[in-house]
Parts: sequence; structure tokens; C-alpha cells
Amino acid sequence: MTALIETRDLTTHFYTYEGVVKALDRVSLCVDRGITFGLVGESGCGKSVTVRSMMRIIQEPGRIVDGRVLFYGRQRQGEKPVELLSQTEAWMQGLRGDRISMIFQEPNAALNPIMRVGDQVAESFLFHRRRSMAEKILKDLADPDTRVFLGTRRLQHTLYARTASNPDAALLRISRKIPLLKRWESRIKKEAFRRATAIIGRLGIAHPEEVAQNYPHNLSGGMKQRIVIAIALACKPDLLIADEATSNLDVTVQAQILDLLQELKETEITSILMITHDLGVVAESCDRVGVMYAGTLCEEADVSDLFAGPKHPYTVALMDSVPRFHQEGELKTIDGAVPNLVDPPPGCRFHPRCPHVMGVCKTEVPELKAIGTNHKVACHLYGDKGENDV
Ligand SMILES: Nc1ncnc2c1ncn2[C@@H]1O[C@H](COP(=O)(O)OP(=O)(O)OP(=O)(O)O)[C@@H](O)[C@H]1O
Ligand code: NI
Repeated sequence: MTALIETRDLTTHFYTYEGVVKALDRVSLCVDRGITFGLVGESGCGKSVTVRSMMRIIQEPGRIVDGRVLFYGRQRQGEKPVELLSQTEAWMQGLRGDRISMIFQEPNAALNPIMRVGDQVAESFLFHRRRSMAEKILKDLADPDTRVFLGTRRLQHTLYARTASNPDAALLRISRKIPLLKRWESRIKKEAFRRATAIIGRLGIAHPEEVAQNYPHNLSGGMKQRIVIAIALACKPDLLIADEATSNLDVTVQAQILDLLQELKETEITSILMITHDLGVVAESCDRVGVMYAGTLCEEADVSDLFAGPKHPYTVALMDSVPRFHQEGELKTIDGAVPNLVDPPPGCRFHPRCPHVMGVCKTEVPELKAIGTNHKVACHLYGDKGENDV
């Protein structure tokens, strides 16, 4: 398997009045091509902060203080990845929604209430495809048959020069000001709307032409989330990040959306990074899983391996706390509370709640280490400093 995106020692802090919240501590995870990676853990353990840091959309007072995010994207094997934390914001804007898309829990927050949903899908497409469309128009300009329709030679010259120097921004702006070019814009818009309808159709929505003409308030929650997915998929991203994207939907719709994502992963996108606190969703939808606790990644494994043999005491406790994995149906809870991240426990952040705590756990942070093939755990029980089994 080859990596698509990977974080190395990703560390993010929030500078609040109560102190520095150490929300992420050296998180290193890797999402391979072609898989659905589930990120699980209790509320507040840092799942959202992890993916937001990867996309560089951490809000104030948060700051990424250390680490790297390596994106392999379309790079060929052996080529160097792009380090996202050292790119400019403008570069990241080109990446978001194009190579990497994100969907969230609340579709209403992602949709514009006063715009037809088809236009919203088209807009996402237009935003990232201006360059290729501009290039196509430049080619048209060079063609003598088209040139005739474009007025004076001077106008052509200005347009050509400006578009060539900055195809991203110039073309659509200029075209709006020149009546002769307006028809180009409308042609582009029509084409984008047509493609948007096609994308909506691929999401298992009947009558996509009609649905595309609707405003969000005319659609059900499940339908709205499908539109959000259509927006995210408009540019065929390499990675789709879904942050609790199905949590607010009722169970049947949730299952439909999860099936849809699974299908899309095979046809439209390369990999999915799925945040959930539902181990049932992980078991059904994911190939690999990362377990987070209090801002740290404590275990990473293939789903079947994790369910067959969880290694980290926190993973074991997490699985015991879920009724469907507990034969008697009795819900066990994990003793103690999630630590305050302004002043997290030294050493392993789980040590105050761990039934297997040893001296070393209170002082030394356990490294995430490979045990066996494709299974990693950050726990002293599996290092040379502790015993070998739980
Ligand atoms: N704006 C903020 N200001 C201060 N601290 C923050 C802020 N946002 C997040 N945090 C800190 O980061 C920690 C991780 O938050 P995050 O949203 O990533 O949790 P999560 O695992 O996604 O939880 P949930 O399942 O509830 O969405 C929180 O416990 C909190 O301490
Ligand atoms: Ni979250």
C-alpha cells in the first residue's frame, strides 16, 4: 500500500485565557490510497482538531505548533510529497475542495439557503476549474474562426495578455465587463450546471434535473447531505474527509449515506478519512482505524485486527463500553474522567485511568511503535520497558 496523506508529530495548541490547551500531541497517522480510514475516540479527544490541522483550518486561538503533513496526491511512486504546512494559504485554497474535500455533520451549515442546490454544486466546480476553462477559452481565442466574434484586435490582445498572466482570477472577471464575452460566461455556467446535475445523478438521486433546481429547504436532511457530498465530489478529490457526516441522520438514512460513500470510494475518490465515535460504523465502513485519546493517537491497525485483538488498554476499554460488543448487553464505563488538556497527565495521557499502569507510564510518553505487521500501538506494555501482553 502506498500513502496518500500522512501526519508526522502533528501538534496543535489553543491559547486560551485558562491556559494553553494541548489539544494534539505529536499525532502521526497515515492514510493509504484506496482505503477508508476511521478516526475514533471519545468526544473532545482531538479528532476534529486533527483533520482541521491537516487542512489548516484551525480557528483562533488555535495554532499548529509542530509537525508535518505530507500529501502524496497525484505524485507518482517515489516522487516527493507536498508538505502542506509550508504551503501558502492561496495554495491551500486551491487544494481544499479540489484535491481534498471535507464534509461535516450539519448540511445546513454547508449549504447556502438562497441558492439552488445545482448552482452550489456548479460553483464548487467553477471555483476550481476556472483555470482549465480559461485555458480552453485561450485556445478558442487563438482559433481564427472564433476570433471574429470577439471584436477588436486590441480587445483580444488585452484579454489574451491578462488571462495568460493570471488565468485563475482574470478571465471570469473581465468577461463580465465585456458584453461580447458575456455569452462565454453563460456558456461556462450552463456547462457547469449540466455537470453538476450529472454529479447529483451519480449519487443515487432520482430526477437529478428537478432536484438541482431546488433550494435546500425543499430537501430532506439525507438529501441535503447528499448534495453536500456532491459539492465535495465535484472535482473528484483524492481524499474525502467526513467529520461525523452521518451522525445527525436517522439510522436508515445514515446506512444509505455510508453505503453511498463506500460506493463512491470505489468509483470517484481515492480514500476517505472518516471521523466517528461509533465503532459500529467503523466495523462496517472502514478498512483501517486510528484510536485517539486526549489528543494522542494510541493505536492504529486494520479494522479486523483491531476488533480481533485491541492492544492499547484504552482501545480495550472503549470496545468494552459499547453494548454491541459486550455479550451481556451491559454497558461498562471507563473509570475516571477525560483529562484537562491545559494540564494533561505527564507520561502516557491515559495512565490515571489505566488498569495496567506501571511506573514508566507516569513519566515517559510512549512512542507509537509497530507490533506485528500493520499494527501500531503507543503503550509501554509493548515496549522493552514493560511486559509483553495485557
Ligand atoms: N476553539 C477552541 N478553543 C479551545 N480549545 C479547543 C478549541 N477547539 C478545540 N479545543 C480543544 O481541543 C480538544 C479536541 O477537540 P475536538 O473538537 O478535536 O474533539 P473531537 O474528538 O472532534 O470531539 P467530538 O467527538 O465531540 O467532535 C477539545 O477537548 C478542546 O480542549
Ligand atoms: Ni469533532
